[in-house]
Amino acid sequence: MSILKQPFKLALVQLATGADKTTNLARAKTKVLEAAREGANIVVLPECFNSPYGTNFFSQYAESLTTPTSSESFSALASMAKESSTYLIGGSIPELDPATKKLYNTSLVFSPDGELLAKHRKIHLFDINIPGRIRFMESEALSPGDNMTIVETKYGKIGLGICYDIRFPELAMIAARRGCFVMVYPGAFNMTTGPLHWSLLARSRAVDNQIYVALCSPARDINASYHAWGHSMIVDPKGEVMKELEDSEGLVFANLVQEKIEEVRREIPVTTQRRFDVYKNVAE
Ligand SMILES: NC(=O)CCC(=O)C(=O)O
Repeated sequence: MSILKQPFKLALVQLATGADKTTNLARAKTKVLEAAREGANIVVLPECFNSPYGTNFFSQYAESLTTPTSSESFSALASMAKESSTYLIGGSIPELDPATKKLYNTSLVFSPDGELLAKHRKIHLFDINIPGRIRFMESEALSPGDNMTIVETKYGKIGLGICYDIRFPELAMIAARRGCFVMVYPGAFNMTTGPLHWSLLARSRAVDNQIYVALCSPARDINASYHAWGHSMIVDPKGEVMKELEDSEGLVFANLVQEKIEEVRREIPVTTQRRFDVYKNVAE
C-alpha cells in the first residue's frame, strides 16, 4: 500500500531570524517563494522563526492564533502558502490562548490555498539542565500541548512534532503506524545537544519507523542569547542523511518517493515483525 501517494519535492528553510517580527515574517516569505520557484511542493520553516528563542521572549511575541485576523503571523503564513501554492509547515510561533491566557509553542500548517490544516502545540517542553553547559526551562513560560498532530495532504499523511518532541519515539512510532510517510520537526537544538543528538535522533526516528524525517532549524546567530545548532536535514527511510545544511541561512531540498519506503520495508521488514503480543502496552 502506498503511503506516499505521489513523488514531491520537500524544502526546508533554515531562516536567519532576529528580534523584529515583521522582518522575520518578510524574510520567511522571500525564502518560501524562493523554495517554490525551485519546485518545492511542501515547505517547512523553523521553530520560533518569528521571534528570538528564549523563555523571556515568548509572552512578548505571543499572538492569539484563532483566526488570520487575530494574528499578524497567522495571516502572513496563510498568504505565504497561497502565494507560493505550497503546503506550508509554518515552523512554530509563540501562541497566547485568549481563553486561558496560557502560552504555547505552536506550529500552524496550511494548504496551497492558504487554508489552515492543522495546529500543533509542542507536547514535550524543553526542560533540561546540563551543569556548566545549558539550562533551559520552557515550562517556566509555556504550557504543553495535549494532542498528536497528523496532517492529511495530497501526498499522504505527515506527522508533526516540535523540536524536543523528537526525543519521544512514541510520537513518531504512532504516526508511522497510522500511515505517515514522514515526521517533520521544526526545531532549534543548541551547541551542546546539537552535535550530540540532532542527527542521531533524526536518523533514529527514521530507522525505527522506516519513514522520512525532516528537521528544520533557524540559522545560527552568535549575537542571539540562544545559539541554534542549524544543520537542517532530511533523512531517508533507511536512516541515511540525504541533505544537510551547515549553520548559516539556506534552503535544502529533497525528492521524496514511495519506492524508498517500500525498499527498506521489504529488505528489513521490522514493520511487520513487531511483537505487540509481547510489548502490548509500553506505558504500563
Ligand atoms: N527547542 C528545543 O526543544 C530544543 C531541544 C534540544 O535542544 C534538545 O536537546 O532536545
